Amino acid sequence: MNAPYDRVALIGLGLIAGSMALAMRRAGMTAEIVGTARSAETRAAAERRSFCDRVVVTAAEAVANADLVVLAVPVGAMAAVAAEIGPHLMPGATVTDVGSVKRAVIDDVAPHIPPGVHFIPGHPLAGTERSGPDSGFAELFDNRFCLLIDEGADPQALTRLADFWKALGAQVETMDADHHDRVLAVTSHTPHLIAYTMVGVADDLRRVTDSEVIRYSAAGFRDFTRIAASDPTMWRDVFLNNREATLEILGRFTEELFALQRAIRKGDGDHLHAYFTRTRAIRRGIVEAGQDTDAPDFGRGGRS
Ligand SMILES: NC(=O)c1ccc[n+]([C@@H]2O[C@H](COP(=O)([O-])OP(=O)(O)OC[C@H]3O[C@@H](n4cnc5c(N)ncnc54)[C@H](O)[C@@H]3O)[C@@H](O)[C@H]2O)c1
Ligand SMILES: O=C(O)C(=O)C[C@]1(C(=O)O)C=C[C@@H](O)C=C1
Repeated sequence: MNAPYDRVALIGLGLIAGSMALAMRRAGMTAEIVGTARSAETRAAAERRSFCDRVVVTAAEAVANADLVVLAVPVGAMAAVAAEIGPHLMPGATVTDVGSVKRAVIDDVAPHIPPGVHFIPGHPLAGTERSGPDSGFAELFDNRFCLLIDEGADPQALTRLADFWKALGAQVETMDADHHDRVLAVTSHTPHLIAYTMVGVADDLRRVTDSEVIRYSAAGFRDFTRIAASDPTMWRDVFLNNREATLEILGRFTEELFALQRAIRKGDGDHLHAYFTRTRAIRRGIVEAGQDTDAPDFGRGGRS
């Protein structure tokens, strides 16, 4: 296939950047991939996996003559990276990012993007609890959404970036940054906080139950432990940068939790049954719409 870009600079060489490079290779893109990471250790690991054509020491060096620049660092590090690369960006280039929060990243990055360079923020809705250059894999984005922020975007640059993500396996949708942050607060950020909390509670109980919580953990709790193993820096930055939307959803969550707590205390089985029936319908709707590729037969007349 034709490479939509000639030189792609990856700033940060962790799970997402590594997976992007591997997916670019799988798609047969001929673009030169130049990568950089903050630590010598990460750069050495990326060299070992050889998913970049070149690994360089500074971000300024990496973006030279790149027509696509991908910021794949934690959300809290975006401002400093943007300030470093701003003066070195090629006119006509596109800068994008993969951060899990969008409004704060725009506020931090946009002031450093010179006129004549396109800035189109993005967010692939795909990941795992693992991080670092050894965790990437080419299939990560297959059939996953990649959300691009279209506020003020140049239509041609937007189409070009969308084509790039489609070649990596993703389904592309556009939306504005505030909407993105509200949706992700519900679907990703608050659920992560709940998982972190549940595992923290279990760890406290472990001292009382002599490790039985871990030993006899059932599937639901194991899923929580996977999520709660996610990178602490990444998730600290998510919550500090999507504060308002996350706090709003947490408020609603707490109200619902109190209502369920009351129903349990009062023995109100009708309330519990009606609630769980409603949530089961939501799950089935997701599966029937083909949006959970991990559960091929769930809800389609198979398990319930
Ligand atoms: N992990 C996920 O599930 C996931 C999914 C979608 C989007 N994201 C977003 O993608 C971005 C990267 O996440 P990841 O999972 O690839 O992380 P990662 O920890 O695997 O990789 C991050 C990279 O950034 C570098 N880095 C860290 N701090 C830095 C700093 N202060 N300055 C410069 N470089 C720094 C690290 O060396 C590493 O190379 C984050 O913004 C995250 O919110 C993550
Ligand atoms: O599967 C996981 O490990 C994830 O949590 C991935 C996940 C998500 O919440 O879905 C996490 C953060 C991202 O910004 C995008 C994807």
